Amino acid sequence: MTGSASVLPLENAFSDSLAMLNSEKAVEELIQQPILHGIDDHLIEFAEALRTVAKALRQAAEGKASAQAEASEWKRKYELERTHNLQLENKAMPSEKHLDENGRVVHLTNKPLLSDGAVEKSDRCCGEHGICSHQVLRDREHDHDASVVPNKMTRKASFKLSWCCKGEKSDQKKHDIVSFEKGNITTAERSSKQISLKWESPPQTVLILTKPNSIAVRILCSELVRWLKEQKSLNIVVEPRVRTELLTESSYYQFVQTWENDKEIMSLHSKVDLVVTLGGDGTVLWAASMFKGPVPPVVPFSLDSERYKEYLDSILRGPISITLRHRLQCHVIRDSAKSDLDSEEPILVLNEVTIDRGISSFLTNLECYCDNSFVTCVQGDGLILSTTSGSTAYSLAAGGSMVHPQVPGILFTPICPHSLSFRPLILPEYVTIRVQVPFNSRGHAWASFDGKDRKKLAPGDALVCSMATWPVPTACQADSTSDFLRSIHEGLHWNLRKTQSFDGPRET
Ligand SMILES: NC(=O)c1ccc[n+]([C@@H]2O[C@H](COP(=O)([O-])OP(=O)(O)OC[C@H]3O[C@@H](n4cnc5c(N)ncnc54)[C@H](O)[C@@H]3O)[C@@H](O)[C@H]2O)c1
Ligand SMILES: Nc1ncnc2c1ncn2[C@@H]1O[C@H](COP(=O)(O)OP(=O)(O)OP(=O)(O)O)[C@@H](O)[C@H]1O
Repeated sequence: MTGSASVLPLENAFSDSLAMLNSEKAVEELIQQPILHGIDDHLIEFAEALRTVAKALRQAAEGKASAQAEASEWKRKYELERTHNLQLENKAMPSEKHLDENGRVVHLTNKPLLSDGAVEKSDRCCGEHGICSHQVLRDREHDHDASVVPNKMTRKASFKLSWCCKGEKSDQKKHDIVSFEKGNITTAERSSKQISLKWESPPQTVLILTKPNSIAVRILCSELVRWLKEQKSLNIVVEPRVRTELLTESSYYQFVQTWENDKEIMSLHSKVDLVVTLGGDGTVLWAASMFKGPVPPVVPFSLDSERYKEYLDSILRGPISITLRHRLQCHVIRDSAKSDLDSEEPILVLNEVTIDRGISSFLTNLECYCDNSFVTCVQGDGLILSTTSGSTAYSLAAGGSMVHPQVPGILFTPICPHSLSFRPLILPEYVTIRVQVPFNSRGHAWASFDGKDRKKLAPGDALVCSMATWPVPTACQADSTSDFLRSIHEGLHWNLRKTQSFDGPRET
């Protein structure tokens, strides 16, 4: 166990210092020898050095001896105090037995200790939360003889666990995460697991979002719309641009719905059961950006999906394994704002928010705070605050770790920092990060959101970022983990290396 320093017998320390004294004396005598006088300057110098060393060793030994004497005095006082306490305890409970029939720990609450038989209740613990505990721990050396009054008894400090976030107490989810049993903290449930979605009623409306300016996507889109309508009798919603494209192709697509204004986009989440994206990662980012609140399950289709009918069929039947991709909520707070509540419309990002030097030729000067604690000042090209889902995008290029998307956290990755020791960080998901452009900054900074919507941050402005309430649920092809590994193997060629040849030197 840490903290239990071993104490040497005092005699040892004294004999150590005695030996040191003797060696110092021996050096002294050596220098005084007439034969050595004036013979060799180097020898004298060497002897002087030896004397210094011997002196230092003696002082160390003396220090050690006095520390040990002090420690042993404290130990004696502690033993005295402990014996005294045990005597008092034994007097208070002359024949109380605190072992159960198996000789295990007995909870105070199981043992009526008050004279009227009421259960003892500490004023520090209400006993109503299910995560409070008081315990009496017993040494097992007395197990064989239950009649012996225990002489080693420690009262385990009681405590209570509760959730605190940004200084506020919230008991909302404590039962999900922490269980408290016999004073030991255990994890009851981990926050993220593989999630399975099972339809309780069949999906009826599908929103299809497509990458623009791609003939292959256009062809796939019209095929898919026809199949979903004819084979699955689904309502189809597309972007206005896509509806125009479909109608240019044929008036058959009249049944396809779209929206006319932003207000209708805002209510899409309540009408759409499933979002299908035709394109790459950018199209998924685009889909996510359309939902400022809850997001329906997203099925990302890359164009090489040949068996899309089979796959979509299984999605529509369910159950689907989904990955909850966390998003970050970003607020720009201008210097003129009266408080942090006085911010511009929040912006949700699925990959990252980047604060960089933009067109400025100066280093960024960004003061970063995490829950009001100063983190660091970013002097370089900028900073990326990324989700774990976005960890394989820009943050990766800037040297950040690749993190499984189900891991809740915020990546703090500098871009070309002008410092030799600025390593990327991963912060817990519950923190709020503030990036402040100080008044003495030479230039402006620029914030961009999933690579889009650049906003200028002037000296005095800040960007405040925390985990958003609404994640983006994406359908897995297999499950979260195998999809993640497949994407880093196939998409990024992670750790691809020629296999070492069989022949060559071997260990003997
Ligand atoms: N140096 C860089 O690597 C760099 C620079 C700028 C932007 N980006 C990334 O581009 C994203 C915007 O994407 P876009 O498609 O609109 O722009 P884009 O068309 O320029 O594509 C950027 C590339 O990033 C890839 N990408 C995007 N999100 C990814 C993710 N989560 N995991 C792995 N790869 C991902 C895309 O597949 C694409 O190859 C930004 O969010 C940012 O992460 C990267
Ligand atoms: N529906 C859309 N409307 C407007 N822009 C879109 C839409 N879908 C995608 N984009 C934009 O098109 C660009 C390219 O999209 P995407 O990443 O899907 O294609 P890609 O680059 O060919 O694929 P990959 O990511 O596999 O390389 C992105 O910048 C994205 O924001």
